[in-house]
Amino acid sequence: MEPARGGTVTASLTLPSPAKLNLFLHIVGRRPDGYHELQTLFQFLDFGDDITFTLTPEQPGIRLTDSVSGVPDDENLIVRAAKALAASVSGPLPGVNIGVAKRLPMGGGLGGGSSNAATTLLGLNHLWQLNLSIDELAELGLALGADVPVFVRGHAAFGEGVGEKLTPANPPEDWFVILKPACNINTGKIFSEEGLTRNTPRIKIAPAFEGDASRYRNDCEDVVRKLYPEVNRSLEWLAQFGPARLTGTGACIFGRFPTESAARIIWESKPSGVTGFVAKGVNSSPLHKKLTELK
Ligand SMILES: C[C@](O)(CO)[C@H](O)COP(=O)(O)OP(=O)(O)OC[C@H]1O[C@@H](n2ccc(N)nc2=O)[C@H](O)[C@@H]1O
Ligand SMILES: Nc1ncnc2c1ncn2[C@@H]1O[C@H](COP(=O)(O)OP(=O)(O)OP(=O)(O)O)[C@@H](O)[C@H]1O
Repeated sequence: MEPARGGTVTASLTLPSPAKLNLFLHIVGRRPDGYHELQTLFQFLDFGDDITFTLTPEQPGIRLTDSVSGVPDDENLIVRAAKALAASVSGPLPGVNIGVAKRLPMGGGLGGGSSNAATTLLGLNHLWQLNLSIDELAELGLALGADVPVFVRGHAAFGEGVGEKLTPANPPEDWFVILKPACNINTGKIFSEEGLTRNTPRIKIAPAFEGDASRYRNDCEDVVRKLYPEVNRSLEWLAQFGPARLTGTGACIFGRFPTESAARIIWESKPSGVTGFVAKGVNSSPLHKKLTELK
């Protein structure tokens, strides 16, 4: 039997699992399998969950030490990503305990579950010393969710297809106020709404779109505003201070500010009952920064 891998790297590792924003989200068509074709601009936030991986060479298997409320462990994207990675290689692997400090709201349009999957793929590729390429990890990730590849690749990007065809982009790294209205939105429900705009003309992806916030639009916004008055109210409130948009299919919304202090002034005055946070938009993922420091 081959010796188990993973003997020579640090046995415990905590890695960031950042949020993403869809700075714009256009729905340009529908594939024969019913999935919607998008054009979107992804940027990361310097804010998210933390995931800790601890190798347990004496105890094989993949164990989640912090369950995520409402998500059975077997369905958790962290566990699914770890299993998919293990299944893609041959030979025995050391066991691993995985803990998650969850800060990102679920079903918020911030891609928390997809980001957790990507952090797990990259984190265990490192700890298990598998040396899979980023392309291989992105392909494994796509089978887990359309938003996983951008988190695996780690650079802000224009996304096409269902979000997996990525062209690196460099939108301005501004500050954002993110508000989470008090409702949860199911992505599948929004994509199945009859009134959803599905025929936005394709734009030619070009750097001119990166910084031009006046062109940013989210095609899910009208439907979500109608179905969720909480989102409508929060968008109206935030729009008083500048352009405010939905990310993904919601429920989170964001407003862009040039400085942290400008964002914090608005954050301090937010209506009661609305949660959220202030964060900086970043074009390099905090996950990749941390992994580079380890090399
Ligand atoms: C809205 C975005 O966050 C934009 O970045 C993503 O496209 C969401 O992608 P995702 O997390 O992979 O979406 P899921 O939660 O797996 O999708 C749930 C359901 O939404 C529908 N869906 C999702 C993505 C897409 N491009 N077209 C769709 O029609 C499908 O019916 C799918 O079964
Ligand atoms: N580790 C995880 N963290 C969060 N959600 C998870 C996780 N694993 C599975 N899920 C499931 O995935 C669903 C979507 O979670 P996620 O946080 O990615 O939503 P989202 O922010 O709306 O993402 P998107 O922008 O991709 O639509 C959750 O409602 C939950 O049922």
